[in-house]
Amino acid sequence: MVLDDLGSSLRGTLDKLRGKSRLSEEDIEEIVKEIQRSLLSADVDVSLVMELSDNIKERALEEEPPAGTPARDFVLRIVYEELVDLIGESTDLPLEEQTILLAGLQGSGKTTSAAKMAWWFSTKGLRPAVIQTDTFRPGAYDQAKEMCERAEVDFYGNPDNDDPVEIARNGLEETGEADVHIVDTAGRHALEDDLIDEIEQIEETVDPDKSLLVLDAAIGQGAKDQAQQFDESIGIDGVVITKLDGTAKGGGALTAVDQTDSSIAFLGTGEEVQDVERFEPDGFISRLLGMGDLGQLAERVERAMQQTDIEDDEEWDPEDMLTGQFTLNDMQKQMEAMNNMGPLDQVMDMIPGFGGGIKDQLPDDAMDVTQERMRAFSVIMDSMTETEKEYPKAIGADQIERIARGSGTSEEQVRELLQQYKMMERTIKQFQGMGSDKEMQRMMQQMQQGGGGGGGGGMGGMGPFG
Ligand SMILES: Nc1nc2c(ncn2[C@@H]2O[C@H](COP(=O)(O)OP(=O)(O)OP(=O)(O)O)[C@@H](O)[C@H]2O)c(=O)[nH]1
Repeated sequence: MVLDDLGSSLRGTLDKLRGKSRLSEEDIEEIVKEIQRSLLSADVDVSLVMELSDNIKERALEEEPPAGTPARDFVLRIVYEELVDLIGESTDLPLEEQTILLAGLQGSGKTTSAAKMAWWFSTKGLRPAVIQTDTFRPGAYDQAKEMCERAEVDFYGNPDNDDPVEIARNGLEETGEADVHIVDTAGRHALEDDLIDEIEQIEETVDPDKSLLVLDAAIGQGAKDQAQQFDESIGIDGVVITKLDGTAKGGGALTAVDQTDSSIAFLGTGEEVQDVERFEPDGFISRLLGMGDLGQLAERVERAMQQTDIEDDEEWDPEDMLTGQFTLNDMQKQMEAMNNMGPLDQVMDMIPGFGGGIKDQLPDDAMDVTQERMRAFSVIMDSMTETEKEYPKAIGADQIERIARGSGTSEEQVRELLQQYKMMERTIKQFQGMGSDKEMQRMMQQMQQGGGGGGGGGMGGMGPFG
């Protein structure tokens, strides 16, 4: 993930400050060096890195920490605010009628992002349409059409026409009923003149409200030139960073945002249409620093609930799980829901306190919710009595033998299920305790009081801790 290294190395450095009430100049030097090292190795432009680290240093040295604030919290707040300031606000995209033009080099993820964004707008109650003008890459038409079908959004393209400008014009007319028009364009290996000519003509024809540059998170220093040229020809309002699920460093994309004086609009985190997030700087930086992102988490949970249909299950209330007893029935529902939420690694990063700390301490398979395991578990559970499912702790050796026989599985598999239950129960307990995590609460309060500093005033999306 973008700047992942910054998150973990910074957390390590900050942890060394635990228990300290004052920062020495050496402490600050060390933190600033760590930040510089991480950002530079993530391909962030040198001048940007210097600017950021100078600001952090200056503030940490000059500002007086509020009375009683531990040094770690104080410096964390400064780093948080400066990072939010560097990355800036999210690209303004009101939920209303609009035309969005996507630009970018070949393979950056434009077609995929067009369908993902359309899906995202559809979840907000709008009617989006994707217009595919890529006549350059064979297969672009089919790919876009198929993805739009999966996203259940309107689509226009014409494989028999090789004039992208005409396709764009016809597309706008043909999809007149849609509110949000997303125009996908062709890419090239490099910024050739014909690509620039073509996109300028399309831009003139569709007159977009927003032009977004799609960048692969793996792009390094080349991002700067690319961003500049696209900006000069069509004007870039925002950036979509794709493939953040990979090992990409992402720093180049941040440099492009700075170069075009724009902002980040969306993040792509996988190959499926649902693998998209609207960029929210507060949550993004919080996640980066291991402080969780409750806004994104809530959205994913809501989506997963809809897919799992647990809202319709009158017998099961997820709230119970967070407040009271955690049963095997809860575990089964929980596994289904989690499976729908997306990769657990990403989900855990959004939970305050899980990101850097607890998650790393969990055994690798603590939350392994693959379909296969789920199927095996539900077969085993079918052979249990209701009482056993409600009080799994009372299941002894005799019952294990009976359940294994009844379900046609082995005793070892039944034990594995009970083991999994125990691990999940422990995790849920930690989650239950989170609302009263004193340190977390205090830190959040301080961040909110802190305000100022160009950070957009604290943790907007972290409601429960306010
Ligand atoms: N893992 C991952 N893969 C992605 C993501 N976004 C796009 N891809 C993949 O990247 C490849 C290129 O994506 P496209 O959407 O075809 O790129 P494009 O910019 O439209 O390419 P051209 O039409 O050739 O200009 C495809 O294999 C996508 O599945 C992402 O967020 N994560």
